[in-house]
Amino acid sequence: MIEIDIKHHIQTSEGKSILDIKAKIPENQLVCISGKSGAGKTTLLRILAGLTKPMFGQIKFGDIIVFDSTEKINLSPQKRNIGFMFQDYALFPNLNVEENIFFAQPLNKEGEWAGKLIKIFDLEGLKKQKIEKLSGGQKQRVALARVLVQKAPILLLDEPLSAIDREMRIELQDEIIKSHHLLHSTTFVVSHDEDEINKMASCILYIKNGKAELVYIK
Ligand SMILES: Nc1ncnc2c1ncn2[C@@H]1O[C@H](COP(=O)(O)OP(=O)(O)OP(=O)(O)O)[C@@H](O)[C@H]1O
Repeated sequence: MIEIDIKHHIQTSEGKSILDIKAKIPENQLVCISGKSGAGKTTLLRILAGLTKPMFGQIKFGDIIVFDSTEKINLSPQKRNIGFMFQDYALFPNLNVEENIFFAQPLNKEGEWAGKLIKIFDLEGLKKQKIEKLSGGQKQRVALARVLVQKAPILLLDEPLSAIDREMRIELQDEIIKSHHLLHSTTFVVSHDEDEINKMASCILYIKNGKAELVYIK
């Protein structure tokens, strides 16, 4: 179970506002986070990742308290056992595609899963290419492969397919669903695409006026 109970100030187009999120999400869900632009979707993912510190509250991943404002607990992203992908991708510009993906692979693991992801994401012909020479969609595919290779129990994906063309997007939606089931992860995906949400989500976390509502759809 992931338990979120936080409050955080955000600056919206209408002025200052409070993100007041309470949600209990059972394990192995594929949660799509939905809400209009500026609602706080990315902010919530960054809070879960440990990249943004909320003003108050508590977050638990299973039995582990990753954030507690009263107890002054705030685990670093590295200690949260998560995989995340934000819209800046944070790829290593000096490494090539293959090195970026292999670098993220847990130590002592065979390269099989990484090799499989390189195939699935149609990156074989680009393996030796430097990141700076890739298109936006290619970078996004590398970033997504690099998250999945980590086999983390919690995945945080901020619009992971937004730069990818429709045909490949549909294929990669299937791949996200497959690896979600294979890895038994709890996966959070921010998406604006209603078809994508309906296809992928087992539940939807709607963010509206600073509050969250969890709706199960499967
Ligand atoms: N570092 C920050 N400090 C203060 N306010 C911020 C910060 N980052 C974003 N905000 C504000 O918080 C609000 C929520 O932003 P956020 O990026 O989480 O929205 P979003 O739902 O992901 O939007 P979009 O769908 O457009 O990506 C916005 O009004 C934004 O201006």
